[in-house]
Amino acid sequence: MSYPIHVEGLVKRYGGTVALDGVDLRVPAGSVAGVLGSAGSGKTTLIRVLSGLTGPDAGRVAVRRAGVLLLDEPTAGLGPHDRDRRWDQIRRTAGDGTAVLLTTRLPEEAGQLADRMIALDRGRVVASGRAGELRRRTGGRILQVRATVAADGAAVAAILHEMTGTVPARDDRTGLLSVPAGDPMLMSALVRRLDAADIPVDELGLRLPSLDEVLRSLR
Ligand SMILES: Nc1ncnc2c1ncn2[C@@H]1O[C@H](COP(=O)(O)OP(=O)(O)OP(=O)(O)O)[C@@H](O)[C@H]1O
Repeated sequence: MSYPIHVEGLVKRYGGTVALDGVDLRVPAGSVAGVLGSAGSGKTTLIRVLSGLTGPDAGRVAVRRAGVLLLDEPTAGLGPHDRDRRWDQIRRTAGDGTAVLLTTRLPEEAGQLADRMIALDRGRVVASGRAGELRRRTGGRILQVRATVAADGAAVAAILHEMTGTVPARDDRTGLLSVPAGDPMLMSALVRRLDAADIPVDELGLRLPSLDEVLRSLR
Protein backbone atom coordinates (compact mmCIF):
# COMPACT_ATOMS: atom_id res chain seq x y z
CA MET A 1 0.00 0.00 0.00
CA SER A 2 1.34 3.43 -0.78
CA TYR A 3 0.36 6.29 1.47
CA PRO A 4 -0.49 9.84 0.32
CA ILE A 5 1.50 11.08 3.34
CA HIS A 6 4.54 9.03 4.33
CA VAL A 7 7.25 10.22 6.70
CA GLU A 8 10.22 8.27 8.02
CA GLY A 9 12.82 9.44 10.51
CA LEU A 10 12.03 13.11 9.99
CA VAL A 11 14.41 15.47 11.79
CA LYS A 12 14.15 19.25 11.69
CA ARG A 13 16.40 21.61 13.63
CA TYR A 14 16.38 25.35 14.11
CA GLY A 15 19.91 26.17 15.25
CA GLY A 16 20.33 24.24 18.50
CA THR A 17 16.60 23.44 18.83
CA VAL A 18 15.49 20.02 17.61
CA ALA A 19 11.90 20.80 16.57
CA LEU A 20 11.25 17.30 15.13
CA ASP A 21 13.30 14.39 16.38
CA GLY A 22 12.81 11.26 14.25
CA VAL A 23 9.10 11.38 13.38
CA ASP A 24 7.53 8.42 11.56
CA LEU A 25 3.97 8.55 10.27
CA ARG A 26 1.80 7.27 7.44
CA VAL A 27 -1.64 8.55 6.53
CA PRO A 28 -3.85 6.32 4.31
CA ALA A 29 -6.24 7.83 1.76
CA GLY A 30 -9.72 8.53 3.15
CA SER A 31 -8.62 8.94 6.75
CA VAL A 32 -7.83 11.63 9.31
CA ALA A 33 -4.57 11.61 11.26
CA GLY A 34 -4.62 13.82 14.35
CA VAL A 35 -1.30 15.14 15.66
CA LEU A 36 -1.83 16.05 19.29
CA GLY A 37 0.67 18.21 21.12
CA SER A 38 1.10 21.23 23.36
CA ALA A 39 2.71 24.56 22.40
CA GLY A 40 6.21 24.05 21.05
CA SER A 41 5.85 20.29 20.52
CA GLY A 42 6.62 20.67 16.80
CA LYS A 43 3.15 20.63 15.21
CA THR A 44 3.59 23.71 13.02
CA THR A 45 7.07 22.59 11.99
CA LEU A 46 5.61 19.24 10.87
CA ILE A 47 2.98 21.00 8.73
CA ARG A 48 5.65 23.30 7.27
CA VAL A 49 7.87 20.37 6.28
CA LEU A 50 4.95 18.34 4.87
CA SER A 51 3.76 21.29 2.81
CA GLY A 52 7.25 21.90 1.44
CA LEU A 53 7.67 25.33 3.06
CA THR A 54 10.89 24.12 4.62
CA GLY A 55 13.11 21.09 4.05
CA PRO A 56 13.91 18.29 6.51
CA ASP A 57 17.42 17.98 7.97
CA ALA A 58 17.17 14.19 7.87
CA GLY A 59 14.67 11.52 6.98
CA ARG A 60 12.32 10.88 4.12
CA VAL A 61 9.18 12.88 3.44
CA ALA A 62 6.76 11.93 0.67
CA VAL A 63 3.54 13.88 0.24
CA ARG A 64 1.33 13.45 -2.81
CA ARG A 65 0.36 16.56 -4.68
CA ALA A 66 -3.33 15.66 -4.88
CA GLY A 67 -5.73 14.06 -2.41
CA VAL A 68 -3.94 15.46 0.64
CA LEU A 69 -5.12 18.11 3.11
CA LEU A 70 -2.83 19.54 5.81
CA LEU A 71 -4.43 21.62 8.59
CA ASP A 72 -2.60 23.39 11.44
CA GLU A 73 -4.96 23.76 14.43
CA PRO A 74 -7.99 24.13 12.14
CA THR A 75 -10.46 25.11 14.88
CA ALA A 76 -8.25 27.36 17.04
CA GLY A 77 -10.23 30.45 18.00
CA LEU A 78 -13.58 29.16 16.69
CA GLY A 79 -16.76 29.10 18.75
CA PRO A 80 -18.63 25.81 19.23
CA HIS A 81 -20.95 26.33 16.23
CA ASP A 82 -18.20 27.10 13.70
CA ARG A 83 -16.05 24.38 15.20
CA ASP A 84 -18.76 21.77 14.59
CA ARG A 85 -19.15 22.98 10.97
CA ARG A 86 -15.39 22.76 10.43
CA TRP A 87 -15.36 19.24 11.92
CA ASP A 88 -18.13 18.21 9.49
CA GLN A 89 -16.18 19.64 6.53
CA ILE A 90 -13.09 17.71 7.59
CA ARG A 91 -15.03 14.44 7.96
CA ARG A 92 -16.62 14.94 4.52
CA THR A 93 -13.25 15.66 2.92
CA ALA A 94 -11.78 12.45 4.34
CA GLY A 95 -14.97 10.60 3.34
CA ASP A 96 -14.28 11.67 -0.27
CA GLY A 97 -10.94 9.83 -0.18
CA THR A 98 -8.54 12.57 0.90
CA ALA A 99 -5.71 11.87 3.36
CA VAL A 100 -6.15 14.53 6.05
CA LEU A 101 -3.48 15.41 8.61
CA LEU A 102 -4.41 17.95 11.24
CA THR A 103 -2.72 19.26 14.35
CA THR A 104 -4.53 20.10 17.55
CA ARG A 105 -3.98 20.92 21.21
CA LEU A 106 -7.39 19.48 22.10
CA PRO A 107 -7.58 15.78 23.01
CA GLU A 108 -11.33 15.99 22.43
CA GLU A 109 -10.83 17.22 18.87
CA ALA A 110 -8.40 14.43 18.04
CA GLY A 111 -10.81 11.95 19.63
CA GLN A 112 -13.75 13.28 17.61
CA LEU A 113 -12.07 13.47 14.22
CA ALA A 114 -9.03 11.28 13.97
CA ASP A 115 -8.89 7.66 12.83
CA ARG A 116 -5.29 7.56 13.98
CA MET A 117 -3.65 9.76 16.56
CA ILE A 118 -0.03 10.78 16.97
CA ALA A 119 0.99 12.39 20.26
CA LEU A 120 3.96 14.71 19.81
CA ASP A 121 6.06 15.86 22.76
CA ARG A 122 9.16 18.01 22.23
CA GLY A 123 9.50 16.80 18.65
CA ARG A 124 9.14 13.09 19.42
CA VAL A 125 6.21 10.78 18.76
CA VAL A 126 5.39 9.54 22.28
CA ALA A 127 2.36 7.49 21.25
CA SER A 128 0.55 6.59 18.08
CA GLY A 129 -2.29 4.33 17.21
CA ARG A 130 -5.98 4.13 16.52
CA ALA A 131 -7.79 7.02 18.20
CA GLY A 132 -10.05 4.57 20.08
CA GLU A 133 -7.07 2.69 21.54
CA LEU A 134 -5.44 5.88 22.73
CA ARG A 135 -8.70 7.05 24.28
CA ARG A 136 -8.93 3.77 26.19
CA ARG A 137 -5.33 4.03 27.32
CA THR A 138 -5.83 7.57 28.54
CA GLY A 139 -8.67 6.34 30.73
CA GLY A 140 -11.62 8.48 29.68
CA ARG A 141 -12.90 10.76 32.43
CA ILE A 142 -11.15 12.19 35.49
CA LEU A 143 -12.97 12.20 38.82
CA GLN A 144 -12.41 15.25 40.99
CA VAL A 145 -13.51 15.89 44.53
CA ARG A 146 -12.89 18.43 47.25
CA ALA A 147 -13.55 18.05 50.96
CA THR A 148 -15.56 20.89 52.50
CA VAL A 149 -13.20 20.91 55.49
CA ALA A 150 -9.56 21.15 54.39
CA ALA A 151 -8.50 18.87 57.26
CA ASP A 152 -10.51 16.02 55.68
CA GLY A 153 -8.43 16.21 52.47
CA ALA A 154 -5.94 13.54 53.55
CA ALA A 155 -8.74 11.11 54.48
CA VAL A 156 -10.44 11.64 51.09
CA ALA A 157 -7.11 11.12 49.31
CA ALA A 158 -6.58 7.86 51.22
CA ILE A 159 -10.07 6.60 50.24
CA LEU A 160 -9.45 7.45 46.58
CA HIS A 161 -6.08 5.73 46.66
CA GLU A 162 -7.58 2.61 48.20
CA MET A 163 -10.48 2.54 45.71
CA THR A 164 -8.50 3.15 42.51
CA GLY A 165 -4.97 2.01 43.29
CA THR A 166 -3.77 5.44 42.14
CA VAL A 167 -2.43 8.23 44.34
CA PRO A 168 -4.70 11.17 43.53
CA ALA A 169 -3.19 14.40 42.20
CA ARG A 170 -3.85 17.40 44.44
CA ASP A 171 -4.20 20.97 43.18
CA ASP A 172 -2.64 23.12 45.92
CA ARG A 173 -4.55 26.22 44.86
CA THR A 174 -8.06 24.73 44.82
CA GLY A 175 -7.60 21.68 47.07
CA LEU A 176 -9.21 19.51 44.36
CA LEU A 177 -8.14 15.86 44.28
CA SER A 178 -8.28 14.06 40.94
CA VAL A 179 -7.84 10.47 39.75
CA PRO A 180 -8.56 8.73 36.44
CA ALA A 181 -12.08 7.27 36.67
CA GLY A 182 -11.70 4.02 34.75
CA ASP A 183 -14.59 2.33 36.58
CA PRO A 184 -18.03 3.79 35.72
CA MET A 185 -19.24 2.94 39.25
CA LEU A 186 -16.43 4.84 40.99
CA MET A 187 -18.43 8.00 41.61
CA SER A 188 -21.40 6.29 43.31
CA ALA A 189 -19.10 4.01 45.31
CA LEU A 190 -17.14 7.06 46.48
CA VAL A 191 -20.33 8.84 47.59
CA ARG A 192 -21.23 5.81 49.75
CA ARG A 193 -17.76 5.70 51.29
CA LEU A 194 -17.75 9.43 52.05
CA ASP A 195 -21.22 9.17 53.54
CA ALA A 196 -20.22 6.23 55.74
CA ALA A 197 -17.16 8.17 56.93
CA ASP A 198 -19.24 11.34 57.54
CA ILE A 199 -17.01 13.46 55.31
CA PRO A 200 -18.81 16.36 53.59
CA VAL A 201 -17.59 17.42 50.14
CA ASP A 202 -18.45 20.62 48.29
CA GLU A 203 -17.39 19.52 44.84
CA LEU A 204 -17.61 16.12 43.15
CA GLY A 205 -17.68 15.47 39.43
CA LEU A 206 -16.25 13.94 36.28
CA ARG A 207 -14.36 15.92 33.65
CA LEU A 208 -12.44 15.30 30.43
CA PRO A 209 -8.66 14.99 30.85
CA SER A 210 -6.55 18.02 29.93
CA LEU A 211 -3.93 17.80 27.18
CA ASP A 212 -1.19 17.64 29.83
CA GLU A 213 -2.89 14.73 31.57
CA VAL A 214 -3.31 12.87 28.28
CA LEU A 215 0.32 13.41 27.31
CA ARG A 216 1.56 12.44 30.79
CA SER A 217 -0.39 9.19 30.68
CA LEU A 218 1.11 8.36 27.26
CA ARG A 219 4.73 9.17 28.09
N1 LIG B 1 11.73 29.64 12.80
C1 LIG B 1 12.14 29.12 13.96
N2 LIG B 1 13.34 29.43 14.47
C2 LIG B 1 13.79 28.91 15.63
N3 LIG B 1 13.10 28.04 16.38
C3 LIG B 1 11.88 27.67 15.94
C4 LIG B 1 11.34 28.19 14.72
N4 LIG B 1 10.12 27.63 14.53
C5 LIG B 1 9.90 26.82 15.60
N5 LIG B 1 10.96 26.84 16.44
C6 LIG B 1 11.09 26.04 17.68
O1 LIG B 1 10.83 24.69 17.35
C7 LIG B 1 10.02 24.06 18.36
C8 LIG B 1 8.71 23.56 17.76
O2 LIG B 1 7.93 24.67 17.37
P1 LIG B 1 6.54 24.55 16.60
O3 LIG B 1 6.10 25.94 16.24
O4 LIG B 1 6.65 23.57 15.51
O5 LIG B 1 5.61 23.97 17.74
P2 LIG B 1 4.03 23.91 17.78
O6 LIG B 1 3.70 22.60 18.37
O7 LIG B 1 3.45 24.24 16.46
O8 LIG B 1 3.66 25.06 18.80
P3 LIG B 1 2.35 26.01 18.79
O9 LIG B 1 1.24 25.14 19.26
O10 LIG B 1 2.74 27.09 19.77
O11 LIG B 1 2.17 26.52 17.40
C9 LIG B 1 9.83 25.11 19.44
O12 LIG B 1 10.83 24.88 20.41
C10 LIG B 1 10.06 26.42 18.72
O13 LIG B 1 10.54 27.39 19.61
